[in-house]
Amino acid sequence: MVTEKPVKIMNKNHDKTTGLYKIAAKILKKVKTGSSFKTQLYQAQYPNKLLLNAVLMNVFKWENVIDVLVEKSNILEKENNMDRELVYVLITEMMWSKFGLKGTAKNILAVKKYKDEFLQLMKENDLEKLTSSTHTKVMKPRFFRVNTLLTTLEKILEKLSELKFIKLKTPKSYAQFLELIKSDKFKGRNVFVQDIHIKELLVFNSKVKFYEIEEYNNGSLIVQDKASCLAAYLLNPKSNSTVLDMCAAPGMKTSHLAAIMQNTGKLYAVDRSKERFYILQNMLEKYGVQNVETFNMDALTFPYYDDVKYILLDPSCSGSGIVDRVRNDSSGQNQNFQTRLKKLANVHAQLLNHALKSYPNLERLVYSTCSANHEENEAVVDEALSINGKFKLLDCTKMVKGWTNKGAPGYDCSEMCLNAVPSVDCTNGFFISVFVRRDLEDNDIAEEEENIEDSEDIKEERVVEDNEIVDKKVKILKKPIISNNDTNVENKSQIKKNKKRKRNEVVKEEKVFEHNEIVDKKVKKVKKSSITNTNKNLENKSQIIKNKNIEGTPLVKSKNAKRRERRLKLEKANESSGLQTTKTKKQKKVKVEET
Ligand SMILES: C[S@@+](CC[C@H](N)C(=O)[O-])C[C@H]1O[C@@H](n2cnc3c(N)ncnc32)[C@H](O)[C@@H]1O
Repeated sequence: MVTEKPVKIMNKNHDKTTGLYKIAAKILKKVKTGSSFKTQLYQAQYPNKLLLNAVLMNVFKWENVIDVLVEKSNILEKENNMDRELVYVLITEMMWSKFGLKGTAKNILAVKKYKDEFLQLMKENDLEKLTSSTHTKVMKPRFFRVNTLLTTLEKILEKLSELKFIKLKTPKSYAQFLELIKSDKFKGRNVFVQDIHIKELLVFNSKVKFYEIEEYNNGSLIVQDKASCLAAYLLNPKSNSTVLDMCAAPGMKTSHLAAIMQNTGKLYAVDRSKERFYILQNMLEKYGVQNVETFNMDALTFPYYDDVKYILLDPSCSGSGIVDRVRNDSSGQNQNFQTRLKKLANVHAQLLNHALKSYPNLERLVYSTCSANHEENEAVVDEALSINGKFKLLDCTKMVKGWTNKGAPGYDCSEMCLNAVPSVDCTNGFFISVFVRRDLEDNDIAEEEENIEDSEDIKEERVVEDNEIVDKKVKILKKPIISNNDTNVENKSQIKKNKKRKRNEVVKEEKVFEHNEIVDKKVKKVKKSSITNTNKNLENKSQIIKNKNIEGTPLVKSKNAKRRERRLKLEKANESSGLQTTKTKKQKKVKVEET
């Protein structure tokens, strides 16, 4: 009895470990043939995603070295054509993992025989220099967002002080801020600084982890890269508004939006992936999001249009901006990657055009990706602008004071977009553009831009005064960003709003009536069928929308001249087709008004 027990445990562990290696190898194979790493990781039938991620990251790091080891040792042929990807995982674990290569399976024992030979080859050929250094060179701190739906910044600051963390002064300018987080001062594990742009974001050394503290485990502190936070920050929805997050899972930005809206208004969170949708639901519950309705469906078929004022579009992308993801296939040389990039860009264009065309009351949209590829970013934005004349871009970098990295040159939108560059901004690579409706009175938009900028000025003052005054200042900061409480601004825009409201009152009442009658029925159906989408009416409607969009979403070629030529053509085409559609809509509105 006594001797049987450990054997059982060993077998269990052994199965678990080889399972991990096999699954990692499977993912590796799929990624090599063009699949998205993130999707594969989420979908993998392995519960410990962190461990799986760590194993794979290590393989990516050492891949170039393993190429040489495999070739020179001829291990694949010698070991009866063992699976290449599995060998890569096993070699990585044996040579460079903290825990070593575990297990007694045949494949594992076979690889273990080569350890000395590999060490020798490494030494003789100085192979270490071949390791993928992209992510090791980039200094990326760890950002924790204070989840203001569950706690307050003050409480977290208190907790950090109890834990003996030292809060450094937030410098006055972004350049100085970057200098600080790249400096030796920031290497200590017990220091942190409040972000210069997003007040509820705290910046720590990359080694800081809060796995044991309650605030991390109960969702009060969320690990979220600054670049990712900038998307919701720039969308900046007002309290009590209606917001649609078209590609919401796992819900990082949705929960940030809810926090900005202080759980007021309505937040629609849509995601078409079943697996990620469950994660989204759990996450939003954990993070205390209460103003959300979630929909497991394709955003192109989402049926509620009338009240949506803000849209966040953060679609699945190549992920080439993510610092820890070092893939050769994202270097742009790989044929599969190029094909995938084209497909992704097409889908992005389709979603973006759908959003800009289909929501009659849409005022502001943020389009973001964690990609560093222009095809998925600037090209998509240029194209969308050229065929959606009602919208223009806001200058993102103006709203994030001191930010220098704009869109890649050579595109019409370049100057207005924001790029986060890992080596400069100490974040993941990220792209953001902000669309606003042209027919919103210009002053309204300027006021909104000012609001974000104003908050920076206040923040600078606060920084000078430092810690004790943080509480008061934080409240002052919160107001203009979230609820436009500055009375002058409010009075001005209130007058405009009232005027506008009067103009629209009749239309809106009718619309609401129509909405209640028709949409309420839809609500039930969508809820029932949110996973399977069986409602035929909805399907037909969305199919029509889809078809419309597929037709209307060509992709941009990089040459400006070609783009302009095409845009002219499109404008002409729109004059005869697109404009008619708008007119029809306007005519419809007039009719409603008349009745
Ligand atoms: C980059 S992730 C979104 C990350 C999310 N915004 C966050 O901050 O946590 C992209 C998501 O878009 C979803 N997606 C892609 N195409 C979609 C579509 N047509 N409709 C709805 N969701 C879609 C994917 O399932 C994936 O979960």
